[in-house]
Amino acid sequence: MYENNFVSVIVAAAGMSNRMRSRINKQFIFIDNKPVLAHTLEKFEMCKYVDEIIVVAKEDEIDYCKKEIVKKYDFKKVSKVVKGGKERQDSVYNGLLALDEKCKIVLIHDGARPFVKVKNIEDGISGVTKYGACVVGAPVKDTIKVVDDNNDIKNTPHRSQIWAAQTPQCFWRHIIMQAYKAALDDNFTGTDDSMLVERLGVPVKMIMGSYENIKITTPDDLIVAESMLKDKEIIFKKRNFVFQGR
Ligand SMILES: Nc1ccn([C@@H]2O[C@H](COP(=O)(O)OP(=O)(O)OP(=O)(O)O)[C@@H](O)[C@H]2O)c(=O)n1
Ligand SMILES: C[C@](O)(CO)[C@H](O)COP(=O)(O)O
Repeated sequence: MYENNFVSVIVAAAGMSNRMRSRINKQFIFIDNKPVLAHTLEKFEMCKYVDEIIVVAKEDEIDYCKKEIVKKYDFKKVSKVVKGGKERQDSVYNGLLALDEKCKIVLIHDGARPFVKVKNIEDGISGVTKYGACVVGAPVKDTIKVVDDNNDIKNTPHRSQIWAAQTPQCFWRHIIMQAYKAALDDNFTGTDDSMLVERLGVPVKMIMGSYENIKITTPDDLIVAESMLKDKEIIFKKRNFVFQGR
C-alpha cells in the first residue's frame, strides 16, 4: 500500500526546553538509561514504512546529536541532522527544505514525544493515503473552559468535540509545503503544523493516538515518563490489564 510512497519524518528537537528548567536540552535527558530523543527515533526506525528521518537540532547541538544519538544508537534511517530556527515552525520548515527528492509523505513529530507507538506512525501514514492530511491525537478527559484575560470563563465547548493534538502530524508533501510557504508569506505562526494546513481550507482528519504519547514539557513529565517505562508492564499485569508492549 505504501511501497510507492517514500515516507520522510521530520523530528523537531531544536527547542529551548525553557519549561523544563534543565541545563541541558530535554531531548538529551536520560530516561530508563537512554536519551529521550533516542527513545523517539527508535519508534520511527522500527516502522517499516519509514524511509528517512531528518532530525532538526540546535546549531550548536548538531555534532552532539550526530555522535551521541545517531551514531551511538545506530539509527540507520536518519539521513540528515539540520539546524533549527527560532520557533518550532521555523525548525520544521528547515526540515521540509531538506527532504529527499523522492519524498511523497511527510510526518512531523516532536523529539520530546518518546512514547509514540509504531501503530500511531502506521496509522498516520495510512491516514495520509486515505484523507490527505491527518493528526494523531486523543479526546480530552477534562472539561475545557475558554477564558478571557481576567480568567473569566467565556464558554465551555462540548467536550465530545475537543481533542488534544499530538504528533506525528502527517501530510502529502505538496500539501504541507504549500501550507508552510503560505504561512511564511502571510507571517503566520501556528502552534502546530495542522493549523497551517487548516487555514488553507484543506480538510485534516484527527485520528486516535494514545494517552501515553505525552510531550515532555515540564519536570513532572519526567516522573510520568520514568514510571511509564519502568513500571507499566508490572502495573498492568497486577491488574490483569492487557499489556500491549512499549
Ligand atoms: N524552535 C524550536 C522550538 C521547538 N522545537 C521542538 O518542538 C517540540 C515541541 O516543542 P516544546 O515542547 O514546546 O519544546 P521547547 O520549545 O523546547 O519547550 P519550551 O517552550 O519549554 O522552551 C520539541 O521537541 C522541541 O525541541 C524545535 O525543534 N524548534
Ligand atoms: C505540535 C504540538 O506538540 C501539538 O500538541 C504542540 O502544539 C507543540 O507546542 P509547543 O508550544 O511547542 O509546546
